[in-house]
Amino acid sequence: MTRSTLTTPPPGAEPPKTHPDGPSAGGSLGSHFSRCFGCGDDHPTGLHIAAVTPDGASVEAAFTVGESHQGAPGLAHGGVLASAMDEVIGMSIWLLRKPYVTARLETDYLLPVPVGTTLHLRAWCTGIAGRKAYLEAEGRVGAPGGPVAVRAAALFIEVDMTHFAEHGDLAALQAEHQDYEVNP
Ligand SMILES: CCCCCCCC/C=C\CCCCCCCC(=O)SCCNC(=O)CCNC(=O)[C@H](O)C(C)(C)COP(=O)(O)OP(=O)(O)OC[C@H]1O[C@@H](n2cnc3c(N)ncnc32)[C@H](O)[C@@H]1OP(=O)(O)O
Repeated sequence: MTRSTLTTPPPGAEPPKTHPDGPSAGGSLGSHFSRCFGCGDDHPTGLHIAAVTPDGASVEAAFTVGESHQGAPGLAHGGVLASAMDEVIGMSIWLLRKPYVTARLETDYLLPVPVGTTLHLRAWCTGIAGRKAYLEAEGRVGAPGGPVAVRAAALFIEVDMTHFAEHGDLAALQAEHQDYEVNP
C-alpha cells in the first residue's frame, strides 16, 4: 500500500506492550463509549463494530455494509469505510490501556464494496515511539482470507485522559469511566 513516512515507524520504534488489564487472546473488547459512532450500542445509526482480539495484540471484527452506509447507489461510502478503519485501529491501541487519538489516517480503496458485503476487519500496531503509535488495518471481502478492499495506516498520539475532559463531555466520560478522576 502507499504509506507515507508519517505513518511509518521510525528506526528505533518499539513493539507495543499490551496491558495486563486488557483482554487476553480470544477475548472481546467491548465498547469504550455507548454513543460512539463506531462501536456504541446506543448509537442509532452507528457502525456497531464489535471486535475480538485473537492474540491480545491485534483486533478482528466483521462489519456488514448497510443501506445507511451508501455513497454511490448500492456502494459503500469511502468515509464510512475510513471510519470503520479508524475504529478498529483505535480499538487495537486501546489494548495498551492508554488513551490515544487519531492524528493521521491514510486509507487506500482497492475494490468497490457493495451494500450487503461483510468486511472482515483487522488492525494491529507496528511500533511505538514516544507518544506516537503507528498502526495498520485492512478490510477483506466476505472472509478473513478474502480479497483486500480497504487498507489503512495511521499515526495515533497518546494523550492524557484530561484531553477528553477538557475538550469533550466530562459528565459522559465520568458516567461510563467511573475510574476517571478529575484530580487524581
Ligand atoms: C467518554 C469516554 C472516552 C474514553 C476514552 C478512552 C480512550 C479511548 C479508547 C478507545 C478508542 C476507540 C476508538 C476511538 C475512535 C477512533 C479515534 C478517533 O477518532 S480520535 C478523534 C479524532 N482525533 C482528534 O480529535 C485529535 C485532534 N488532535 C489533537 O488533539 C492534537 O493535534 C494531538 C493530541 C493529536 C497532538 O497535539 P499535542 O499538542 O498533544 O502534540 P503535538 O506536539 O502537536 O504532536 C505530538 C507529535 O505528533 C506529531 N503530529 C501531530 N499531529 C500529526 C499529524 N497529523 N501528522 C503527523 N504528525 C503529527 C507532531 O509533529 C509531534 O511530533 P514531534 O514530537 O514534534 O516529533
